[in-house]
Amino acid sequence: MSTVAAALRNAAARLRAAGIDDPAGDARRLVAHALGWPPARLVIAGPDPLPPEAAAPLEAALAARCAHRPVAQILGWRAFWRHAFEVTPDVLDPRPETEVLVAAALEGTFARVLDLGTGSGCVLLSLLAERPAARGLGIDVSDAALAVARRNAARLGLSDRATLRHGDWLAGVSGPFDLIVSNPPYLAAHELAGLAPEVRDWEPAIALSPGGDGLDAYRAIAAGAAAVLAPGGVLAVEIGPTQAEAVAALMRSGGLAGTQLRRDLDGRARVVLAHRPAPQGDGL
Ligand SMILES: C[S@@+](CC[C@H](N)C(=O)[O-])C[C@H]1O[C@@H](n2cnc3c(N)ncnc32)[C@H](O)[C@@H]1O
Repeated sequence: MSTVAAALRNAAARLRAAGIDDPAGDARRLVAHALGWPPARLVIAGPDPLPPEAAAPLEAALAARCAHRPVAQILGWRAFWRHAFEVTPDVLDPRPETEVLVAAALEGTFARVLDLGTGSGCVLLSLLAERPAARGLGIDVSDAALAVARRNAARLGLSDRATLRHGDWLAGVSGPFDLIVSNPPYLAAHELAGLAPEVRDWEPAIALSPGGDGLDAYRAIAAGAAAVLAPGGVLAVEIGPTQAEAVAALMRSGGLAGTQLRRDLDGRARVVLAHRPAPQGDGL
């Protein structure tokens, strides 16, 4: 009979042979998932026999991972900011870089927040959880993604403060909002071919790229943000590392001021912020 340690070794070997990037780490996560255990328990339980009821779920999980399905989709969830979010093939797997957007948004105060392209709802719901008096609207063009976001809102006890609605960026949205956040699709069309199979074959294409030069979502958002922001309200968007200048220029063209940049832990440009200027006084 196989032990837990042997199952881990075999799983890592299979994942390595399939060309998976972190075979040992993924083996730990998938064996723990099949057992319904926290990964830390695997170390102590190494010499124990693998419970027979874990064999079928482990085989299914390994087959999926060998086909490059992302670990979060196999587990069904991803840790982001302070919470676990349901992840399915209908939503972008929340990325650690996007926590820079959450941190930037939390630098200011807000009571009404709008999240454009909410996906799993990870950004909007993390912000609402941090600000118990705030209310939010999450927009997405994907009904399937909105269904996941609604389940995440319900599980986090945030359904009463989070409205999740189908829409195309700012079309039909009326403010005022103190804060707009967005992590829109931003890959240029030519970048898609170079993506890892985990992303290219398993994540929703509509979450990855708006086509063309990758800037179309920023064009739509920057052009309409000032009209739905309260005076002094902030727009904060996640960007690809080479897009800071172009996105800041779009924000200025849209009537926003004071563009600022935030970087991720690797030092790459990751978030651009700007605000709607307060109206000028009448000079009296
Ligand atoms: C990069 S994902 C971000 C998801 C989530 N906010 C996150 O950070 O993990 C972009 C999201 O924008 C949505 N989207 C794409 N085009 C859209 C549009 N025209 N209007 C609204 N949402 C759109 C996609 O469905 C996807 O959920």
